[in-house]
Amino acid sequence: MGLLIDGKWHDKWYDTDKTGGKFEREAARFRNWVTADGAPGPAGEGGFAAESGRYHLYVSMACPWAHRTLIVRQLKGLGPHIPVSVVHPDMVEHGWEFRPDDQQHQDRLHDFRFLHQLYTRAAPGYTGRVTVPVLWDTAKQTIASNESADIIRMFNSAFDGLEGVRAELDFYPESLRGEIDEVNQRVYDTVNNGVYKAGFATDQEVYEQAFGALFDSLDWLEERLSRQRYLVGAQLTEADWRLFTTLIRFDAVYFSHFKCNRQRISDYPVLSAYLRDLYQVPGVAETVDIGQIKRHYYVSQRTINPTQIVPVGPQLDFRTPHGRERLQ
Ligand SMILES: N[C@@H](CCC(=O)N[C@@H](CS)C(=O)NCC(=O)O)C(=O)O
Repeated sequence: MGLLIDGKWHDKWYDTDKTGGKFEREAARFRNWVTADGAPGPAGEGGFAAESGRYHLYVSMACPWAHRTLIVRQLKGLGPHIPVSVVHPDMVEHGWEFRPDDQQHQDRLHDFRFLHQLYTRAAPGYTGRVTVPVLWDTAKQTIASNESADIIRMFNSAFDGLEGVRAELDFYPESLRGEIDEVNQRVYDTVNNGVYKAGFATDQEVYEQAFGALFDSLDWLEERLSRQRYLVGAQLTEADWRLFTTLIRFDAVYFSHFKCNRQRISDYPVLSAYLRDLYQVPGVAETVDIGQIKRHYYVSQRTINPTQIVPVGPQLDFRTPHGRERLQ
C-alpha cells in the first residue's frame, strides 16, 4: 500500500494524523471522457472516441469502485469491445500488482508487474495514489479515466453505436437524473465511502460518527426499498449498481473488518432480498468473487488486520428466491 511521489513509488499507509483520525479519499486525477465521436465530455480533454478494442479496463475483483465498471461493461455487452486485466487481490508494499505466473492476474496489455507502472507510463512525474479502476487508452497511450463514477456513465452510452452493445439499456435515463444524483450522493457519502470512513478511522469519535451515518442510511434504504423494487422506482439504474457493490461485500468484510457491526445485511429483510434480486440479474454473478474480496481486505490492510488471517465464514447464498417481482 503506498503512492507515487514525483513518479517514484513510496510504501506508505493513509495518513490520518493530519485529518484528526479521518480517512479522506483522494479525488481521481484522470477525468477525460470517452464519447461516441470524441467530442469533449463534462471534464478533461476531447479526442477520446468510443472505438472497439481501443480501451483497456484495469480492475481488481475486490474493489467496489472497479466492480461497478465491470457490472456495467457486462450488462451493456461491452465485453468484446473493452478487454480487462485483473490485478492480484493482495495490495501490499508495491500497491496493486500483477503475477506473471498466475493466468488470472496478468497485465494483458503491457505485461507490467505493478499497476503504478501504468500511471507513470501515462504521467512520468505523477504524484498521487495508484487506484483501480483505470480505463487505459491504447491510441493516446494514456489513462482516459480513473474515476469509476465517470467510467460507468461512459459505458452506459458512449459505445452504444458498436456492434452488439445493448443501446436500449439505459442506467442513467434523462428523466430520472435528478433523483439518481440525489440518492447517489447520500449512498456515496454514508454507505460506499461510509464503510471506509468507519474502517479506516483512527479516532473513536470519527468512527462512531461514520457508523451512525452508515446505519441511518441503511435503515432509510430498507424503508425506501420496501415500497419500490429499485432505488428510484421500477427501473434498474446506476444508483442500484453503485449500492450493490457495497452491499455484496458487507457481511463478508465490512461487518467485521471495518467494524460496521450493528447488524448484517442478511438481518435486513428488505435489503437482503434486494441484494439477491440484483445478484440474480443475468451476468452479475460472474462479476462477484467473494474469495478475492475477502483476501484483499484481510491480507492487504495490515494496520487493521496485522495477522492477515482471512476469516472462513460467513456462509453466503445470494441465489435463494427474492420475491421482489411483486413490487413491479
Ligand atoms: N475515485 C475512485 C476511487 C477508487 C479507489 O479508491 N480504489 C481503491 C481500491 S477499492 C484503490 O485502488 N486504492 C488504492 C490506494 O488508495 O492506494 C473511483 O471510484 O474510481
